[in-house]
Amino acid sequence: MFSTEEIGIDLGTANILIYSKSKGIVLNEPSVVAIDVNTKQVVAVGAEAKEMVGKTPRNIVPIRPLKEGVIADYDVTAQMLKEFMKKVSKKIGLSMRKPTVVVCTPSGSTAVERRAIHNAVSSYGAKQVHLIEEPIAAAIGSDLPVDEPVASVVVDIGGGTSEIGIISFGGVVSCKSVRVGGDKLDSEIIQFIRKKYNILIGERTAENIKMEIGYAHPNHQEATMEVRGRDMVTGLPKTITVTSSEVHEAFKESLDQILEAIRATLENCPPELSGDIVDHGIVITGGGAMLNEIQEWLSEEISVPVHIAPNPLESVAIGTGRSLKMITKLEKAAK
Ligand SMILES: Nc1ncnc2c1ncn2[C@@H]1O[C@H](COP(=O)(O)OP(=O)(O)OP(=O)(O)O)[C@@H](O)[C@H]1O
Repeated sequence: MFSTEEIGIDLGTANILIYSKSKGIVLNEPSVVAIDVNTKQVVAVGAEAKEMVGKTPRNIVPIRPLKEGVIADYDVTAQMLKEFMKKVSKKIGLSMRKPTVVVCTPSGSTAVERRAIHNAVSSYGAKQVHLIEEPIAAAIGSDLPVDEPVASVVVDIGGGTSEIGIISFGGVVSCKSVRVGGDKLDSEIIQFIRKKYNILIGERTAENIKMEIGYAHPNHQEATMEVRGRDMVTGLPKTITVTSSEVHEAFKESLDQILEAIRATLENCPPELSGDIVDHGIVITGGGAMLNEIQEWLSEEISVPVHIAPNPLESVAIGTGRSLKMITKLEKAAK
């Protein structure tokens, strides 16, 4: 039933992953495109384009066409998808013309945004395009029993959005999407360092700081990191030492927003399903699940067991690909 021309796409704000059931993950690249503004030509996509962020001549502009989990620039997204499909087509050695594609969309996306995603994928020449909600894809990819009458709770903390979904019997019982994710944490770090030290740092530096000394738990073992940026007074490069408590202070409010969304979703859970949540807990996935001590912090805050998905960065793509065999049932449940 499943041919290799059926693929799943996790069209993420930070990363795009393409999954084929027979080959697994066949593409995993940052959602970045470098465009020559004079010729409007795509110069590079993915990892190559990300390398260019903050370092290119003025006519080459790196663009992230997806912001906060939705398509901000339709044309560039379509071009980026075409380039990635071309890469995949070469890599897995078969024609990707007319594939059946399942794309996952954030649960908070509007009908217009969904249509834009649908059109961008169709414009490549897909035979059929199905859209599936991100919490369901994340739950399938995290090995949760989505089509059983048991509540599964999945929290997907991505680059642009965090999605919390309670899933039972193949459908979303309750969900919430907040436009706060890893990117917001990065920008909070940039702002904090600019305010406190008068130093300007770039997005990639902020992301490295978050990964290395960003802790979700306020009471963690203190760590420090040397950070280089530009002194806003002298205009010269400068090195400072940043502590993990400072980083926590910088993004604490954003983490609290994610926590509030989780609490609100759990409060909306039908009472019959609450027992399942107490027994099985919740699963966190998405890149944000890899933030230091997020498991410890969340389990203390919500008093239910918290588990990290086996492959947080890949679970949505894997779930999207695996959903192909149950797509009709899922689409019925979504109606
Ligand atoms: N070790 C880590 N610690 C903290 N954050 C991390 C780590 N690794 C990746 N991230 C963050 O995870 C985010 C990307 O996650 P992911 O690939 O799941 O997002 P996405 O699916 O592209 O976004 P969205 O779901 O919003 O469309 C980035 O903000 C990245 O900085």
